[in-house]
Amino acid sequence: MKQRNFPDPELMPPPIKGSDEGSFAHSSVAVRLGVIAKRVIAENDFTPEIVENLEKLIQEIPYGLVRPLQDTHSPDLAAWTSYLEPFQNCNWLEIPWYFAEAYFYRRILEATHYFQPGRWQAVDPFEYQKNLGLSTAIDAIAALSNFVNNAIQDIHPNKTYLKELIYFDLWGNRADMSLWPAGEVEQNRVESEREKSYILADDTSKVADRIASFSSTRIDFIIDNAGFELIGDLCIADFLLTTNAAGTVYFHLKAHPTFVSDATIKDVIYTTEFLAKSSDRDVKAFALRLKNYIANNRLKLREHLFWTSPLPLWEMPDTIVNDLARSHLIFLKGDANYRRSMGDRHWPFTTPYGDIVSYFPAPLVALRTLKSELAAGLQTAQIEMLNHQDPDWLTNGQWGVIQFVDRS
Ligand SMILES: O=P(O)(O)OC[C@H]1O[C@](O)(CO)[C@@H](O)[C@@H]1O
Repeated sequence: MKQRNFPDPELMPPPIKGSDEGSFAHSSVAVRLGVIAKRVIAENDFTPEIVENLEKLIQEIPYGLVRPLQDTHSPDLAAWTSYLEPFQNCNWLEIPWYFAEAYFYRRILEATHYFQPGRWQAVDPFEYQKNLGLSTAIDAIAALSNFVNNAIQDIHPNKTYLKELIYFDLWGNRADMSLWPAGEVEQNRVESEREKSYILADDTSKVADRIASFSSTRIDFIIDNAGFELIGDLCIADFLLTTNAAGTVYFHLKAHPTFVSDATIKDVIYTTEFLAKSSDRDVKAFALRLKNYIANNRLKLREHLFWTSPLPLWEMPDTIVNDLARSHLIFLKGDANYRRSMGDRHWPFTTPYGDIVSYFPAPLVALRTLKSELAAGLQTAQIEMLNHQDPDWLTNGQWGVIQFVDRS
């Protein structure tokens, strides 16, 4: 088993909480969760009983006390009882912010009977948003498919193509339906040159150099959103598998719906079916390769309840650590995964990211657009410039990082 390298609790800053005065976390818990729950009511045809459950949940936030889950058929009931143990008598603002969000999405599933045998079992309350996210991105998907179809003509992993695919994938993370509902904002842009000035830490060349040395390796993705972002992940996976830089690619997916747009195995399958039905030749060809890779087990879809738990990533169970230790490179996708990788704590923004995530058992590249008041690996002058130039830089999703943490 790999030696675990946990962050030193003595040096650990406090967790971000909704009770942090004037913070994004505060408005996120106090306002945004209720808005999301109302949208779930509006976008589904639930029974009056389920609507009432959701309305009660809305009223509870933020000053009601958090309580144990009550859906007895769920596979994670006991785990959540123990996660909640330290927070008895706490309201939604008093518990750590990431915990509050993960708990909220899990409470949505309790309210909608997601785990209960019957009509609503396994019905994704965010399906409408997810489908809209995909169908409104169709032009951008066609452009990306065309790009990847050209890229794979190069037998050897061509660094220029690969770097572009990594940039596309980063910007795909701007598409986040928990913040900006599908169809309301144009997020599916396929452009990269002008956007590079918005990347605050860019290790893309190092990542491309590393991948160029690979032959039939294993590469992993800790996946974030379905929709356009997932297309970007699939493009990289396709490129790596088709050029044989990777023998296998693993996608680590959520075991149930959460954070509105987070991807499950079902979403990946739905996405490949959706692409396969396209009348666009490029999209179709891309889809057929993906379907083949899934069918012949070169693109492996995995789920684990840890990914929907409220725990920091350094508490990954041994089974996941030992599995990821076999990887040659892990892509860590999105803002929420990035927050978890740092325990969603108040680290000074200049802390080297690699110092925090040294517990990862394999080399890691984080692709994240900034949607929360947390950062690492930045320069002091850069932070001052950003505060001056764009006061909302931490949360408006316009800025990104591509940070490579090597272990060799
Ligand atoms: O899909 P992503 O990139 O993980 O973003 C989700 C994140 O954005 C937010 O919606 C806003 O901070 C958080 O809830 C979460 O961290």
